[in-house]
Formats: sequence, structure tokens, C-alpha cells
Amino acid sequence: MTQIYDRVALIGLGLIASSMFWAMKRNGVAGHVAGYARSAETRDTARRIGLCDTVCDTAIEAVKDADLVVLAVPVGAMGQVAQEIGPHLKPGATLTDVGSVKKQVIEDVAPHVPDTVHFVPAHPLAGTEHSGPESGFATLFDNRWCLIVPSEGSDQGAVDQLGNYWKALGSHIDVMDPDHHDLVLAVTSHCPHLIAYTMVGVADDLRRVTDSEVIKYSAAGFRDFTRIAASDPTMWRDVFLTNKEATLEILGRFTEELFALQRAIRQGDGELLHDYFTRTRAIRRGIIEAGQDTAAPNFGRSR
Ligand SMILES: NC(=O)c1ccc[n+]([C@@H]2O[C@H](COP(=O)([O-])OP(=O)(O)OC[C@H]3O[C@@H](n4cnc5c(N)ncnc54)[C@H](O)[C@@H]3O)[C@@H](O)[C@H]2O)c1
Ligand SMILES: O=C(O)C(=O)C[C@]1(C(=O)O)C=C[C@@H](O)C=C1
Repeated sequence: MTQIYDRVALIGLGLIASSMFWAMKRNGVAGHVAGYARSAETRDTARRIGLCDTVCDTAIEAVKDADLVVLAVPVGAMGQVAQEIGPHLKPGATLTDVGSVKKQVIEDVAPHVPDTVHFVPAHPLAGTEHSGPESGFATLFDNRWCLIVPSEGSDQGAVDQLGNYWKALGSHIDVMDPDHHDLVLAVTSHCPHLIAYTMVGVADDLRRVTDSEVIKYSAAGFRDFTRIAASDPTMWRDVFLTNKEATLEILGRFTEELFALQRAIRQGDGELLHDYFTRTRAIRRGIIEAGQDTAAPNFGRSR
């Protein structure tokens, strides 16, 4: 048992919040967990499956007396939720979020945080293509990274406590500044998702021509794209709208590389293609050799 906070409140009861709940229960990380979701249907589901010790009908009720409040809603909704709960947060409490984008979330949330509350943004680098209260599982964060992104003037004690909380949920932690976070995630997560969405869209257009051959004969690589492209539309719409600058920067570079490869194919430049693929293979092998392939699928899921 590693209790880090006495009372925790989860706002938004989807994949990430429900996984946090089951992970907290597995390791005794919190004494009591209250939850709130906007839709009555989600709250009913949460009550039926035992997600949260108490499911509240308002966000204000959920955050009352909480030592840690976690915003686990789409990034575009963070500011509005913070505005609603801000005046009701307990003095001395920590407010955090799990949003996939940090700079815009900090800009949207910080103005609503009272001086007596510690705001410590964070981002667990773990997820699946599933969403909603029934999609969570206790092992989601095991052996994955959680990036802590302290805002200006964050209290060190509060930052350390949140770090210990994520460690108790099974993660490794690192600290990063918001701009760097958004650029790194544009490369490693946001643009790859956009590319997967695009590739599946192209295949769907093609399907009309080839009459379902694309799906019927889809190979493993393409199937992985379809898994990623099944991710929640609201979440990903918000990610691109709020991490505009970094994703456009990386997409610009991606397009230049793609054109270079396209030209090599047209000109029959096998040497360029071979050199390029040799370089990318070395990158993958380097990751494996360094023992940093922590993104392996989570086996043995359990609530
Ligand atoms: N899914 C992932 O892979 C992943 C990984 C890391 C971080 N995140 C981030 O975590 C957050 C939650 O993602 P998720 O995958 O759990 O999403 P989800 O769709 O599974 O759950 C989101 C929940 O928020 C609720 N919600 C939406 N708008 C709301 C509002 N205005 N007020 C109250 N509740 C509202 C929804 O009803 C739902 O219960 C997002 O900010 C996302 O960027 C997601
Ligand atoms: O594994 C997946 O399905 C994910 O998309 C998880 C993933 C990622 O891109 O790695 C998605 C969004 C996040 O903010 C963090 C993790």
C-alpha cells in the first residue's frame, strides 16, 4: 500500500481517468476517489461498474475536499472545466491534468487556479484507441513515461508529490517544459496519428475503386494504422487545434522528406532509398538496444 493522497477527484471518466482509478485501487494510492462526468449516461455506467468510490452529479461536488483534482477531459474543454471548479478547490490542493498538449492547456487553465492551489500539469504517455468509462485498465501506466510539466512558480513539494503519485501508478517520470513537450509530442504522437488518419482515409477512397480489396488483403502495417485511426475523434480534433504550431512545423518537415522519397522512386534512385531505410532501421535497433521500447502493448490487462 502506497497512499499518496487522501482524497482524489477525477473530472471526466474516460480511458485515462478510469485507468487511473483502477491503478489507484490496485496499489492503494488514494484513500477515497470521487468522479464526475458530464453525461448522465457516463455517470450511470461508472456507478454500474464500480468506477470511483463516489460518482457525483456535479464537478463542484466532486472536487470538494479533494487533495488532488485531475482534469481528464479533452484538451479543448480543460479551460471551461477549470473555470467551473476553480472557486471550489480546497486551499493547499493540487490541480493537475492529463492532456496530450501542454502549452495551450496551461494558458487556458492557469487563470482559473486560485493562489492557494498548486497547479502541476502532467501527461501520461500511455493510451489505446479506445475511449469511455469501460475502456480503462489498471496496468495501462505500468512501465510507461509520465511527463510532469510544472507551470511557472509551481511548488516543489506539490511537484514531488505528483511525481510520487505517478510512480505509484506504475510509471517512470520526467520533467519537461511546455514548449519542448509540445514539440516532442508533435513528432512522437500527434503527427503519426495524423498520418495514420490520412492513410486510412486514402485506403477508404481506394476501396471504392477496388471493391473492398484494401481491407480484405490489409497487411499488418496497415492494420496498425487502422488501430491508430480508430482513436477518439473529439480528443484528436482538440489535440491538433491546440498544438497547431508544433504539428504544422513537423508536418512541413515530413512533407519535404516525403517529396524527396517520392522523387527518388520516380527517378529510380535505389541508393537514396536504401540509405534512407538503413538509417531508419538503425534508429529502431538503437531504441531496442537501449532497452527503451516501453511502448510494447500492455498484456495481461486487468481492472
Ligand atoms: N487516449 C489516449 O491515448 C490519451 C493518452 C494520454 C492522455 N490523453 C488525454 O487525456 C484526456 C482524456 O482522454 P481519454 O482518452 O480519457 O478520453 P475519453 O474520451 O475516453 O474520456 C473523456 C471524458 O471526458 C468527458 N468530457 C468531455 N467534455 C467534458 C466536459 N466539458 N466536462 C466534463 N466532462 C467532459 C467525456 O464525456 C468522457 O467521459 C485528454 O485530454 C487526452 O488528450 C489521452
Ligand atoms: O497507444 C496508443 O494508442 C496511443 O495513441 C497513445 C498515445 C501515443 O500517441 O503514444 C496517444 C496520445 C497520448 O497523449 C499519449 C499516448
